[in-house]
Amino acid sequence: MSERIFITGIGTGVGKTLTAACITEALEADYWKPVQTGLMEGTDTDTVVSLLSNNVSVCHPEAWRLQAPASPHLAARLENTSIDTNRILELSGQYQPANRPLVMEGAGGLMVPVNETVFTLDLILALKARVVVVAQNYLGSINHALLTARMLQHTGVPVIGWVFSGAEHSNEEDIIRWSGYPKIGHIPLTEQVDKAFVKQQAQLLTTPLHTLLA
Ligand SMILES: Nc1ncnc2c1ncn2[C@@H]1O[C@H](COP(=O)(O)OP(=O)(O)OP(=O)(O)O)[C@@H](O)[C@H]1O
Ligand SMILES: C[C@H](N)[C@H](N)CCCCCC(=O)O
Ligand SMILES: [Mg+2]
Repeated sequence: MSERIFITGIGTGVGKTLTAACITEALEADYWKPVQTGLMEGTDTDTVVSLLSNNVSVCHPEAWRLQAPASPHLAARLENTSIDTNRILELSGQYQPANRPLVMEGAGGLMVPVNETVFTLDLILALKARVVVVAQNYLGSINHALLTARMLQHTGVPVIGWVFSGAEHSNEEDIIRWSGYPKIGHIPLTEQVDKAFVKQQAQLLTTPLHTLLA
């Protein structure tokens, strides 16, 4: 089976979607956000579609699109439904390209509940995916990043490395050192989140990604 890459983060709003777009572009991968919550401000899938330039990547439809900008388990409850992770596993097989990666993006961070019994971490294990962790640089990110790293290490999830986002910060070196995970890259703050920016960042990520995915 070709590569499965799951983009998680140290929280929500840390830059997973922008990172997913850059990695999808770099690898000419397919993109899939299995569960989208919060539809008012547009979806992550729409964002990624708008940021890609290559004509190979396919952005697959979400398995669940839920109205409330909330944790998936709560957004589903509010719509009297529940997220079936077996359906997500089944669809992942259908969406997996034969010889290109599938880039998947979670909602929020590692311990976000997908339903009443399954957390995002459990889903990653079931998907047999390797993980890219997006860590935005802010005061407090060391704790959030190392909590995430410790859970990944404790559960044996294979980690490709960190993508840092936001302003440059000395936290990056400390997080790399204490987690033992390599740095894939840093996506700098930009005034213009557009195709040109994603193409530029994708070029910078290509070599480290190919090295770490080898
Ligand atoms: N490097 C950056 N420069 C400028 N804006 C950024 C950057 N990275 C992310 N953003 C903006 O910050 C906001 C949150 O980022 P993003 O949507 O990627 O977060 P997320 O981790 O995917 O959140 P979610 O958990 O909802 O999927 C978005 O409006 C995005 O455009
Ligand atoms: C609505 C937003 N776009 C996110 N996808 C949802 C993040 C859920 C976070 C849950 C939590 O950690 O409290
Ligand atoms: Mg996102």
